[in-house]
Amino acid sequence: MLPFARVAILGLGLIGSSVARGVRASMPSVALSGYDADPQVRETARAIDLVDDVADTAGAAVIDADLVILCVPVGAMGGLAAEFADDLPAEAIVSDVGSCKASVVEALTAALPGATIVPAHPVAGTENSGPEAGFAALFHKRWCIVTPAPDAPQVAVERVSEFWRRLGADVEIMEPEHHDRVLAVTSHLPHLIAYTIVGTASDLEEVTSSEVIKYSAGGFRDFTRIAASDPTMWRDVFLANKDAVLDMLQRFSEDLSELQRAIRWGKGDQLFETFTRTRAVRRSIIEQGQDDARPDFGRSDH
Ligand SMILES: NC(=O)C1=CN([C@@H]2O[C@H](COP(=O)(O)OP(=O)(O)OC[C@H]3O[C@@H](n4cnc5c(N)ncnc54)[C@H](O)[C@@H]3O)[C@@H](O)[C@H]2O)C=CC1
Ligand SMILES: O=C(O)C(=O)Cc1ccc(O)cc1
Repeated sequence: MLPFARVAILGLGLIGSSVARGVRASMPSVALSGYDADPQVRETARAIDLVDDVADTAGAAVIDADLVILCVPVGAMGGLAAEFADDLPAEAIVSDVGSCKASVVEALTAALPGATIVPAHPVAGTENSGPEAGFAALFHKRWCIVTPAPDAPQVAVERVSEFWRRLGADVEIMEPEHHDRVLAVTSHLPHLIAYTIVGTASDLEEVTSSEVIKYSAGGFRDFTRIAASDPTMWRDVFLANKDAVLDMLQRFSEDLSELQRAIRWGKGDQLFETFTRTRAVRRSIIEQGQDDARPDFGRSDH
């Protein structure tokens, strides 16, 4: 049996539109409604027939949904929830896809007292944004971390988990705070580093920007892809996951200083040892089949 019959997607960008396409592909009998604050996004969603009904308000989109998924920047979650609170059916489950969880659980719980809230984070995405950037296979073989509020009924957690499994994801349950520490080091800090290094390279006065583009080797190119990610989304992630990010950044700075000293004092063995250890991390990611670079990664119906 399908976990839900009527799904409302609020925020029709990369992730919202990927969820919509995934539902159409794997659960075609589900009725889909959608809403986005941006009228142009709503217009595009209608033009490409993304969902069955694009509503002009959040309340109208959720009015008869049994699952409501918020797919907006994490800083916008609480305000959006307050917009539709009066129209939310009593039996509906509310979820989201935000990249950090503790602040989102708090914001949704405050805006929707008494509602069943089961937040989730599909650990899958790209540097692109908007309703035309999404694709159904985005979540295939990727993790989706479900972080239920302490009082969420087990049956609701299981229905949300089954929804993500049907979109192709592998589901893991985690405490929101633990999620935020793990993702601070595996996702948030890497984005901060990418934003920094691309900024540093483009500010160098003795290197012209055309040289940076012309001679960018693979490593720098990978950073520019990540540094092209949506500024609103990432501003919100860093503000919302401040404590965990600052803690990981502190550890990173210490480790970077150690490498800096090793270079200064010609400690080749130390550099070699560190690089050997990190190479092993890459190999175990590939062995676990979690590598974006595998040939079929999400492009089949892009
Ligand atoms: N981009 C990525 O790779 C991933 C993003 N996420 C999370 O998914 C969420 C959405 O991100 P994307 O889809 O990438 O962003 P996006 O920028 O492609 O789409 C966000 C959409 O939300 C709309 N929006 C913003 N504020 C709103 C509001 N108050 N009410 C209604 N609509 C509103 C925007 O108009 C936009 O169309 C974020 O919380 C992000 O942290 C999770 C996994 C991966
Ligand atoms: O494009 C990339 O490399 C990503 O890392 C995508 C991504 C961005 C944010 C998330 O919360 C999860 C995945």
